[in-house]
Amino acid sequence: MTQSATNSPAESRFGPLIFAVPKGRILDEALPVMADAGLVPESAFHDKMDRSLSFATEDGAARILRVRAFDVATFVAFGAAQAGIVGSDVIEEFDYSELYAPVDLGIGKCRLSVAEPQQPVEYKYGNASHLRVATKYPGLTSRHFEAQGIQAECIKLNGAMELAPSCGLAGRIVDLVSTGGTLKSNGLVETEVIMQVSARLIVNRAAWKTDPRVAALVERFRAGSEKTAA
Ligand SMILES: Nc1ncnc2c1ncn2[C@@H]1O[C@H](COP(=O)(O)OP(=O)(O)OP(=O)(O)O)[C@@H](O)[C@H]1O
Ligand SMILES: O=P(O)(O)OC[C@H]1O[C@H](OP(=O)(O)OP(=O)(O)O)[C@H](O)[C@@H]1O
Repeated sequence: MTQSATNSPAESRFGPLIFAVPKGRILDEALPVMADAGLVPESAFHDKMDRSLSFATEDGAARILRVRAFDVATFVAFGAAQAGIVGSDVIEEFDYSELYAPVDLGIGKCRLSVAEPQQPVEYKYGNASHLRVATKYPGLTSRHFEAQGIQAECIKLNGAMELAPSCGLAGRIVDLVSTGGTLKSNGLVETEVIMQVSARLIVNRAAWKTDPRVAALVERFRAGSEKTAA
């Protein structure tokens, strides 16, 4: 692995800057944005046979952690990483007070929506004021329905939510939608949009205040996103 030849004063004081990225679908879009901000992972990061989860950057100035999308927010909120990239869906689901999302990166665009079967199905549960909803986002889902005076019983799934209605697990789902192809292929229709989603740079609040490298990183990401938007 690449090692830093000399430590900067901030690195000696704080240790290496730790940046967390999701291993899933945002990653391909995130890598060029990170490169613009000076974060280029060492070549082992791209080696599918390599089972490491932590990688040096090419210049040795930072480490990049590759974790599950939801865990990026947790690592950063608890200060295990100073910064990272994650979808606004995940940020809103957790609502961690220690997490700031200062830059919208304009990637990973989709929406979080409610969907139900195209053909009405008879369910043995649920009525107008009590719904059962399958979702990876119980926090956002409960809050959404609560705002409408509806009590939603959330069944937490980690994927393949679209199967829930046809299997009788739940009458509706709350999931991410982009092209709408997955809903259509599974006989579902989108009925409400809860929020528009895009990936954000996130930083730990305390690290942003105390570690000058974090503020500098935010400025580099901000400059990159303004360049892309122009
Ligand atoms: N269809 C989509 N189009 C665009 N962006 C999406 C889409 N689906 C998900 N995303 C964004 O990508 C993020 C990660 O999505 P996904 O659930 O596929 O990740 P993952 O890293 O495979 O997660 P996990 O490992 O927890 O299953 C989401 O939080 C969302 O912000
Ligand atoms: O509207 P579409 O363009 O069809 O995209 C929507 C699908 O994308 C996401 O799943 P993903 O492919 O990331 O797989 P997952 O179920 O493992 O999260 C999401 O959970 C939907 O299933």
